[in-house]
Amino acid sequence: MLLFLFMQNVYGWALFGLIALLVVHPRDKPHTHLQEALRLAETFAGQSCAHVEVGSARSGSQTPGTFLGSGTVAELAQHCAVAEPTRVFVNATLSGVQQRNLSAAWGRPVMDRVGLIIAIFGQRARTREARLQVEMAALDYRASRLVRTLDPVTGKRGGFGEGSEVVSARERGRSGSTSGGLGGAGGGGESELQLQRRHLRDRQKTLKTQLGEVRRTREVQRAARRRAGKPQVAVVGYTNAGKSSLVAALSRRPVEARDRLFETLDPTLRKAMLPSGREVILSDTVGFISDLPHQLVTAFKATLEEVVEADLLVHVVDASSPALAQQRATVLDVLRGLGVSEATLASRMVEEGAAREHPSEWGEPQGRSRVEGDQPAPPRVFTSTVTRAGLAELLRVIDRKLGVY
Ligand SMILES: Nc1nc2c(ncn2[C@@H]2O[C@H](COP(=O)(O)OP(=O)(O)OP(=O)(O)O)[C@@H](O)[C@H]2O)c(=O)[nH]1
Ligand SMILES: [Mg+2]
Repeated sequence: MLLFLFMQNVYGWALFGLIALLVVHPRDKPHTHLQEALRLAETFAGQSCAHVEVGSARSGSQTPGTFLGSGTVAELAQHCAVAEPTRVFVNATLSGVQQRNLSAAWGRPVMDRVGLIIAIFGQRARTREARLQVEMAALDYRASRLVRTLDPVTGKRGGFGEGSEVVSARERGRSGSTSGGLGGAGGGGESELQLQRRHLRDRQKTLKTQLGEVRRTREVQRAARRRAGKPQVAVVGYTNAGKSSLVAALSRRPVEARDRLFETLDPTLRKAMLPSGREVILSDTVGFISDLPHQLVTAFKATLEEVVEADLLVHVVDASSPALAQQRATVLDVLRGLGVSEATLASRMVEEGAAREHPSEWGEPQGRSRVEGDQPAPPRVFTSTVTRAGLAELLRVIDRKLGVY
């Protein structure tokens, strides 16, 4: 039996026709990952989602074509037939072929983790900059899996719909050699494919130009702020850690903060006054998440440059989160991936616990060992945006840090 437990809710929700997304969670991931998968799913679906935990994806039963073992795939097909979710979200990174095969087996679109995160970003994007960046990431994702499809029922060539737009490298090689390109034997689908690819490439090119302009504009604005002698402090952290709440509390101006993942996509700049009388620019920005799709990191270059170019980083950590250590390490890894040096992480960062009034849960510094050499760990301040505890101290620490270099 490869399928385990937790079919709770599935039938109940189905009765009311409320299931949008069934979450399939490989059991080898720690429990906190399941909670995060559910939050991602609910963020996307806008309602609570049923979930199923399945046998370890690393177990011997796993097959490369479907990611999950054949018994699990068959059982989930039965569950899908009863519960009728609109879509299935597999909390893992699937190859295009796996996504297509699972989608055919379950008779509905299948999303993987990367696809779901990009889709959530798509729902959230409001400004032109965010929309351009999300579209770029989505195109990148699609381009990597855009191929001829066969309708699983009729066997005819289908379109390029979600979760089914894939062909294996083997199929690609075969069709390439038999069709000999456009119009050759069996080449009709290939020419359609090539057309799709060209459309994608053209759109990517246009987007790249437009995003280049966005980046240049941001660069010019940053330079102007720098000339005005205003240090830039970037507030970074895991998604939903409390970044926007902190920026709002420090600047005493409202910033949209909600208990939702990826609420903020665009950098929001706010002024704050330090105890020394110096004014700083705080930038609130997109949150990070483990397995942050590289397509998003690349596409959000313009936005993330606000972080890389900042004079000081304030790392907001949700001190009440059970996954605190993993979230903290993820943020540091993403920052490293963006090109932030170890020296910067050690000397130009302040860690801030959005304490949710449970400061004791933060525990000992987790990241010290990851910092190379004898770099000191960043100063750490506990705050609460609810009681405003620690905010004055945080401003003092920022002041001190900015005065040091
Ligand atoms: N109790 C308490 N709740 C907080 C604190 N800081 C933030 N929150 C809550 O945490 C939730 C997320 O806050 P946000 O400020 O939107 O978090 P964020 O990091 O900007 O989230 P994204 O933009 O989605 O990445 C909200 O419901 C806040 O009210 C705090 O210090 N104490
Ligand atoms: Mg936010």
